Amino acid sequence: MARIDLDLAHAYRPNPQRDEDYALLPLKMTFRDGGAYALLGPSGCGKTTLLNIISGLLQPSHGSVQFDGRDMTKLSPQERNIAQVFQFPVIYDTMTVAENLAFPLRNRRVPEDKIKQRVGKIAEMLEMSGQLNQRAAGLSADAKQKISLGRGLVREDVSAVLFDEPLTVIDPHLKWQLRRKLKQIHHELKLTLVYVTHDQVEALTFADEVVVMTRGRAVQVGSADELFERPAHTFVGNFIGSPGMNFLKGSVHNNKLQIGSRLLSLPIDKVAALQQAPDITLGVRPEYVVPATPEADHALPVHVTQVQDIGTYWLVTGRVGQGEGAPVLKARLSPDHAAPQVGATEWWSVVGAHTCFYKNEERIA
Ligand SMILES: Nc1ncnc2c1ncn2[C@@H]1O[C@H](COP(=O)(O)OP(=O)(O)OP(=O)(O)O)[C@@H](O)[C@H]1O
Repeated sequence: MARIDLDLAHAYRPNPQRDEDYALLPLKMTFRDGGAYALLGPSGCGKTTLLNIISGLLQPSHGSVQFDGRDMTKLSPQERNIAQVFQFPVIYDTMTVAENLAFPLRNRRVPEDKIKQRVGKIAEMLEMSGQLNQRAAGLSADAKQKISLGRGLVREDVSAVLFDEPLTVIDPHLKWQLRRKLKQIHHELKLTLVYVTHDQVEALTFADEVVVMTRGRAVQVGSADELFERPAHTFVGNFIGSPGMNFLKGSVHNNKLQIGSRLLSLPIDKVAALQQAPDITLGVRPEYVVPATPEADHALPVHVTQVQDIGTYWLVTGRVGQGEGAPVLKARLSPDHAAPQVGATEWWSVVGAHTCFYKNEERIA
């Protein structure tokens, strides 16, 4: 296994000038030896480009890729010793499950007794021990993709295993099981794993650290907790969570934040940082919006427009102020409270220990 250091940018077109010309804007990043990482972001943000640069399928137009301090930028995937699992099964239909799993090892001339042992272990982890002697041709799409996963994980000597949306073809009920399985396998095998997905649940379940990407930029690298609690960029606040973070524009005057006509008290420890940037955006997750009274100096009046019963909580949507253009605020309220009524005006606290503040989309406090 290897530590991977990236210091690069990539443009598919020659002579890139503007940010839009880059599929990947300049980034510096380290993947720890034995760490499990996810590259998460919407379609077109640059995940596959970054994965292909790590594997060696693509050379970056600028900068370098290093494995354990060795420059790999110009080396092929074979020379980098990378295993890769793609969206769709890459297996031999005429071979049995065991022969498919053994293939990457036989290619490397691993002794037969070692192959037997390793194939047995991987099959057991993927709960395929009973199917080892079956021909792959007769298996379901799910089982075939499990074999692909197994082939990616079977070699002990790879620098890293890269997964490109590997659960796309998997049945939804099996997906959940396999995500957890991959996490267990990572703990047991201690491989360096990089996993591309646009699904936040998949990324957050699988990875120790998630790289959140948008428009060619890696905007935050962090644990599930860090991405939820302290989104470094408004994109992360919005993309992570269900629903995402609420954002309200405001301006700072002395120790107060003005939103609409209301002046809210700011947390003492954040006042200094916020006074440097008078026009800011407040970010608060629906989980941390709590009912308050009109007297509370951190509460806003909210005109309730929708109340949804989600079972374990009420998801309440409202507008801060009147009219179509008024900012929307969502709250996840405990069912212990009476359900708010559509049309009512409620007071909600939006400033607390979990509130974040942004300037030009970047968190400043
Ligand atoms: N071979 C290519 N030539 C030119 N542009 C490309 C090429 N491959 C990707 N791009 C562009 O680079 C940008 C990033 O694409 P990439 O496939 O890396 O994104 P992604 O996040 O993996 O998206 P998806 O989830 O849809 O695969 C996109 O604007 C895409 O159109």
